[in-house]
Amino acid sequence: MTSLQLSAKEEMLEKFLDAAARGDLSQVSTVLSNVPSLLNETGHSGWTALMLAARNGHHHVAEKLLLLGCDRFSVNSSSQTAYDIAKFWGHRHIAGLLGRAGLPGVLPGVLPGADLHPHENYFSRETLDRQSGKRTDKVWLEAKQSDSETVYLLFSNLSPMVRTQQGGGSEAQTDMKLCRFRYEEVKDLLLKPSTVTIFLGMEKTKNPSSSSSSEKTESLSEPPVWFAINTDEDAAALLERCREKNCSFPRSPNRDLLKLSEEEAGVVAQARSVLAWHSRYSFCPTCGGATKMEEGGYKRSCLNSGCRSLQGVHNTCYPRVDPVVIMLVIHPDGNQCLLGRKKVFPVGMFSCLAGFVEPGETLEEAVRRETEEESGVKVGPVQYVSCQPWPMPSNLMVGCLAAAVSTDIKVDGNEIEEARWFPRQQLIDSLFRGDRSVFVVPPRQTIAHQLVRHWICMNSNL
Ligand SMILES: NC(=O)C1=CN([C@@H]2O[C@H](COP(=O)(O)OP(=O)(O)OC[C@H]3O[C@@H](n4cnc5c(N)ncnc54)[C@H](O)[C@@H]3O)[C@@H](O)[C@H]2O)C=CC1
Ligand SMILES: [Mg+2]
Ligand SMILES: [Mg+2]
Ligand SMILES: [Mg+2]
Ligand SMILES: [Zn+2]
Repeated sequence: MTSLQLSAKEEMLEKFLDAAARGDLSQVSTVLSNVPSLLNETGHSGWTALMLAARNGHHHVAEKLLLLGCDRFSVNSSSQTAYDIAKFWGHRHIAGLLGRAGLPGVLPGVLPGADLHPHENYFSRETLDRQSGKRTDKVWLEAKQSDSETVYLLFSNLSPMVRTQQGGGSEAQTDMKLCRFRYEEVKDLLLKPSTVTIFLGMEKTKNPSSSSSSEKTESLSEPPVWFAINTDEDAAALLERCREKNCSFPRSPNRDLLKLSEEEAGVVAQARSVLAWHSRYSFCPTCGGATKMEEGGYKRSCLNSGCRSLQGVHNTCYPRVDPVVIMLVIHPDGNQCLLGRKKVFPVGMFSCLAGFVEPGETLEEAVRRETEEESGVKVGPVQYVSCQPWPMPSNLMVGCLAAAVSTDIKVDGNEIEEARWFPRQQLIDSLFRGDRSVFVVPPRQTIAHQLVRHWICMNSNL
């Protein structure tokens, strides 16, 4: 290319970028139809046309550029995407456009997991109204157990019965749904002493009651309630009870339960943790005596009348939850974060560091201690982001951002085999562009993934 041709192209590029910055859609379209290669080019400022349209709030230009397949993930010299820029300058309609789960026929969304609400994590959706006040109402609970509208979920070895279906897309995508049973189909199981039955709650009403219905019909038309039962019956025989095909009890909860919808995952988080508690606490932790289940499955009481656990309130009688801190540690330069590898991780996977909170410790202290134990990096300020119930068996993952005050890495070599500082750009490539060449982050259903995504989407450089 001669210098004359080069400068002609440069001139064309600056004209194109200027049109995008001014919101001149017709000029943007004309230039691109003549020179399509300009679509993702950057000018003197290092900004693309999409970034300039995002900066100046030109929704129609951004939309056109996206329809033409422009790269929405490219970043300027401050590692900002067009999405970051739109968000910073308050152009929410453009940020929404760039964050959406994909325009027809265009790229996937910049924000995977857009089916989650902001700050909501997988396993955390409260699909049912827990109605905890009803747990002590034995008469009501018994009546609901035999109600024909009641929904039962069946668990074997703490795994729910599910139906799997191949999804429609070209890439075989598995769609997993909980199998739902009626009273008549499980009433023999309910009578067995080894069966554990938990009251989960009542379906939430979509339209709050219409004023015309009388009190009587309102109580008659109460939404269905749900129970979960865990049984030690033979799993193959249990599967035969189901009217549907392709049913199973998934073997690997860590992996398989992530295929449920957000709604069903929330119910499973509740059911599995409570059932797991019963399976581990069959005897009284205080005296070793036999216990009985009460309050719809939310309490176990010792049958030994002399037991100390019957005097006052004892946490051993109630389902346990173990808090775990999980942290994305940010480098003092603000542009890298610390991820580590456990030996058991699949090849190439790096994730946030995490650890159980110890007795007498604050969340902040647990973040500092676990980070230093596992990586040798010292942490200063800690900020809470969001949390996630993790029913394997009953953790509450408390997600935090943590500011590092040192940078040398020295892994413990026991729990963590490798830890590294990853630049923001590498995370963008891995998360949003599907680039698996350097490393992979855990799937979107994990809070580890959501913390990384949260940090990427923050305007850390503005
Ligand atoms: N949803 C997500 O994104 C993630 C979830 N997790 C979950 O968090 C849990 C804790 O993370 P780790 O790094 O393993 O913790 P960790 O760094 O504290 O080490 C685990 C070890 O701590 C000990 N420990 C102390 N208290 C314990 C308790 N209450 N229960 C069991 N073990 C206890 C055990 O020896 C265990 O092997 C994991 O087991 C995993 O299920 C971990 C990372 C990501
Ligand atoms: Mg750990
Ligand atoms: Mg640890
Ligand atoms: Mg620990
Ligand atoms: Zn006892």
